[in-house]
Amino acid sequence: MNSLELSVQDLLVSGERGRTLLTVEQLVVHPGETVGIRGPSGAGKSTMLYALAGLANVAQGQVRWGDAELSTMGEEARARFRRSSVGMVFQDFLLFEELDAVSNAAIATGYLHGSRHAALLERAQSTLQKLNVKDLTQRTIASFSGGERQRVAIARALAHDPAVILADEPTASLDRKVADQLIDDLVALVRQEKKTLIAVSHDHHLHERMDRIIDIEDGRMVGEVRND
Ligand SMILES: Nc1ncnc2c1ncn2[C@@H]1O[C@H](COP(=O)(O)OP(=O)(O)OP(=O)(O)O)[C@@H](O)[C@H]1O
Repeated sequence: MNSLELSVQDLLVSGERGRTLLTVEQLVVHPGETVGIRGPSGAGKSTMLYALAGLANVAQGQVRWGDAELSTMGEEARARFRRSSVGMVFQDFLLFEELDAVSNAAIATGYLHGSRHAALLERAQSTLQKLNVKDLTQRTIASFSGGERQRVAIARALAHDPAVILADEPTASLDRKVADQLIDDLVALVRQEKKTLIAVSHDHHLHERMDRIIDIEDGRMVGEVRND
């Protein structure tokens, strides 16, 4: 599935006790675009990713992916949408130390329908290979480096062939060389597979490689720039 346009309109995300965490007047992201999100710490960048994933409390406005209007869908429908269309790469990886790379990347076999298991396993393996992860099954990821773990986390996000990848600080805590290689590989992979990538980051090397960069400040999307 590769054709989900994102349309956000008059969005207001609120947190506990009704505090406004984020407002976005309007944002359209075309299928296959790569978008960086930047801004100071605490500005609302992760909140934006959660809202796009249907994981935030949308108090007002719309978040629409193709025909799926997340703000009017119930929790179960949003979870189904994520399972079919969204791959998430979180800041702290959320991998299982005691499992090997393939088992981590194919972890969705634990909750997806059995008819999807073979394809998922195959994609998990081939994506790990494309991302140059060695030792797919020979050892648990407990002994993997930060860069290798992030690659496994990316392969996991891609394993169910989602149209959209949402990544939170994918290069955080990696040294420059490893981070640059990861950016190259991630961008090559999403472009090759025509996925939409939306990545929160403080890393200007990452932003330089995106089609567009969105600026969030003080709980508000304040503008965007396009890379040529
Ligand atoms: N559910 C919530 N209820 C109340 N406040 C929240 C909630 N979730 C996040 N916040 C607050 O909203 C603000 C924005 O948080 P967010 O994690 O989106 O920032 P960020 O821009 O991603 O920051 P960083 O770059 O430091 O990760 C922070 O002040 C955070 O403490």
